[in-house]
Amino acid sequence: MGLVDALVLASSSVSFLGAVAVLLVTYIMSSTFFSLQKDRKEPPGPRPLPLLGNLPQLDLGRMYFSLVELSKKYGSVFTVYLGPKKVVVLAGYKTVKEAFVNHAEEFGEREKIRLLHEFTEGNGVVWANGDSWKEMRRFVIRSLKDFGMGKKVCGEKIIEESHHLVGEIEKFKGEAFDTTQTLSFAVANIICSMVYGSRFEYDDPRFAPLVDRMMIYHKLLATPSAQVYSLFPSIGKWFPNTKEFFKVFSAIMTFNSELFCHLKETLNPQKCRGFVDAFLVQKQHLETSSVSFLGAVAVLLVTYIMSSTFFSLQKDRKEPPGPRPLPLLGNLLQLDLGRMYFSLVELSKKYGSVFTVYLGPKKVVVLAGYKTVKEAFVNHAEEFGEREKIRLLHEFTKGNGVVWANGDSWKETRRFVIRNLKDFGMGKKVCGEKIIEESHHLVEEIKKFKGEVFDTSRPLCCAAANVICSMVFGNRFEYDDPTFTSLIHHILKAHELLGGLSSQIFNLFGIGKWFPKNQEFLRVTDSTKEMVLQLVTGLEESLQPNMCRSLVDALLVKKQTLEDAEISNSHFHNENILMTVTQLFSAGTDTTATTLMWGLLLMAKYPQVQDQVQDEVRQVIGGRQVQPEDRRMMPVTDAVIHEVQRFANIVPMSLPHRTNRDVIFQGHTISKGTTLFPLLGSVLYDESEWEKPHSFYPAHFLDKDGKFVKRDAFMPFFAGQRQCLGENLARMELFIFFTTLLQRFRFTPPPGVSEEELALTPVMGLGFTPSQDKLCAVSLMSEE
Ligand code: HEM
Repeated sequence: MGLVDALVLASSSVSFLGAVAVLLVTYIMSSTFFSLQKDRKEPPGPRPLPLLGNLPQLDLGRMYFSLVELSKKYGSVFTVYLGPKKVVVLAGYKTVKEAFVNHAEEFGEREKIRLLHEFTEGNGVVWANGDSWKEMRRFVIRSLKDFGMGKKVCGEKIIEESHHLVGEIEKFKGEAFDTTQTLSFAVANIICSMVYGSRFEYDDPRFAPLVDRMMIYHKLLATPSAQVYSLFPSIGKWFPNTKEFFKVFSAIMTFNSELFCHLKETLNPQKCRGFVDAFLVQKQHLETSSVSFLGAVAVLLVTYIMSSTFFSLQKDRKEPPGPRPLPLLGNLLQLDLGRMYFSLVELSKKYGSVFTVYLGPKKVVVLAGYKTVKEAFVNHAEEFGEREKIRLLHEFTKGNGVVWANGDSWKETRRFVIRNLKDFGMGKKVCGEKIIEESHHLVEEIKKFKGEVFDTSRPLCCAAANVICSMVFGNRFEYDDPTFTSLIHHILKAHELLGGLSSQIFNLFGIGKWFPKNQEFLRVTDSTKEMVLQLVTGLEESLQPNMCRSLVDALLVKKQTLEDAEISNSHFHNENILMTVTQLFSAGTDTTATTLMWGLLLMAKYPQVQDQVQDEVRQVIGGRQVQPEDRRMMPVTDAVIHEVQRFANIVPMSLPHRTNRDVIFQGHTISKGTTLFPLLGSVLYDESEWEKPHSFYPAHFLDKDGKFVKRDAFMPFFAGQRQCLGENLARMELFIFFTTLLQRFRFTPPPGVSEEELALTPVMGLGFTPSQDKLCAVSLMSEE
């Protein structure tokens, strides 16, 4: 039995209460509890027990009635202690009016309910305070009025809904029926018409679960579990009701965010359909005026940097050369933050392959070109192998997982993931079978477009994500599964926000965590983690330690084994497992899908190369299923895939590293803790390594006899101790997906666009994605 199960079972037992009592003693000893006698003038109330306050005198499940009883004895203003929490209760018309009307200001703040705060983080109206609450409340009231609240148009909506309600009740033909659900449908629909601008049919498959969840949510919030969580979150979080609450709340949020996204995509600022539209328009309006806000930020930066470590920059005379930094902003004015990679490539032409730049107060050593990058990250793997801490990401990862972790936790988790992904088939036949199965779904999905123009990114992301899901969770998802699409949407959004200006300001200067985009990043990553938690919890419930279905099972069994052996300080705790799984999903989806997007785009752009691949596919494979081992007989296809990866250069700056000690490198001193940017793109485009670095030239990987040749400077998966751990999986995916797609379809530009007009300019975010993501796929197979 797991620790979680044990805790849940014990929650009703005497021994558990004993344990709680001990915990309470410790907690309360250090809490403000003993100050309770300090204020002699506080309202009267029952005498609290030294440990539990008045909890034993109250019936948590019938709190209202317990308090009414107490008010009979202690009057209309009295004090009770819920454990260590002091609460003043106000009863009766006169008292309630005097307090909340006459003292509106002092009594008007909202109490923070911990369980809810985990989700709301002070946003919204009901649980917010301060300026945020004030502005939102004012805006909501005004907008709802604009959409008819209290007016004729609103009355019309209610009348319309009353007809639907009558129709619904008539269906029961006088038989017994659940009044709560039917009435809730009608009431919820009024809110939906005001908020979203449309109502739902009562049998809409999205609507009934939403209304049900809202009811469950309110019910759960009133349970003793929720109250225990507010008082003692580390105990309360294990209760089934609390877990259910988290599940229900995040399902409601997911539903809302999907609807929100849809409304955002179809927004017409001139014609607001409901409150959400009005909100989006207001948000857009505020964002456009953010330029002046950035001006204010610049002033703040100046103040900050004046007092920062910046002036130590001339200390080390032997540090790598670089452009002279300005006293306040470092080299920021010489760099184009939106095109950082290209700015740094330009600087490397002047300052060589190892140089220093200052991003505001942050010193960064840039490493460029194949020889330098290899020497640093392969020959000095240990000293250059640590991962740089990115402030915004750290808020989310807290050093857990693989990608952004360091030290023993990273080492053990990375080793475990690699070994187990191999056990579950990474780079082997069984993995090939999973990818082949997924390639069939991908083909079916693309066939649906019947040769018309389509956005390549969606189906490719789904296919790549599903391969990771089969390895990590042990199952794939349908491409229209709401959890799956929402997970992918969240990952892509998080990557987009992380590459943005707000994130860079926070990462470099440590200010602006509250910028709307950074807050959005934290919300998106939190709900991603919540979705992954639900998937992991599902697997934990059906876990059979002798029959591991996936990497998650293996991680859970490992955690259990270490717990059973009472090994403390294990790195295999819940947070680390969640983060590892989330990162594998995130690192494996976008990268593979983006590479395939580039592959298809390049085929449409260079039809003669597509001809060569398709000739080879016909000769070697014909109409049968593509197999991983076909690659050996297909040098042209192999060379084309390699050249796609080189030319596409999807992670041009790899991920940032930092030195873990002082290093003398190529005659320069690089001190411990210095941030390192490996310019991976400058390796893939190194003019001394490639014959035609700036062209798409598959012959880079073919010898004069047309055989495939490996090239040293081909390192899109990086090198050294941080080399991509999904490389084998990704390489197999790229081969099977790419070859299958070219066997089944001819890829062409959208109608009206010529091959020459197909743009190869990348969109720059965290990596390079094609700006042209619309293509046509014309089926080649006769039966289609
Ligand atoms: C075409 C596909 C892919 C490309 C081009 C790619 C590229 C990279 C690169 C450049 C790095 C950074 C190395 C560094 O500077 O530290 C990396 C790290 C990583 N990749 Fe991939 N990757 C791909 C697919 C995948 C897949 C499918 C997975 C999942 C199984 C994955 C998981 C990871 C992880 C966990 C790391 C962090 C390793 C560490 O810090 O120890 N990648 N990848």
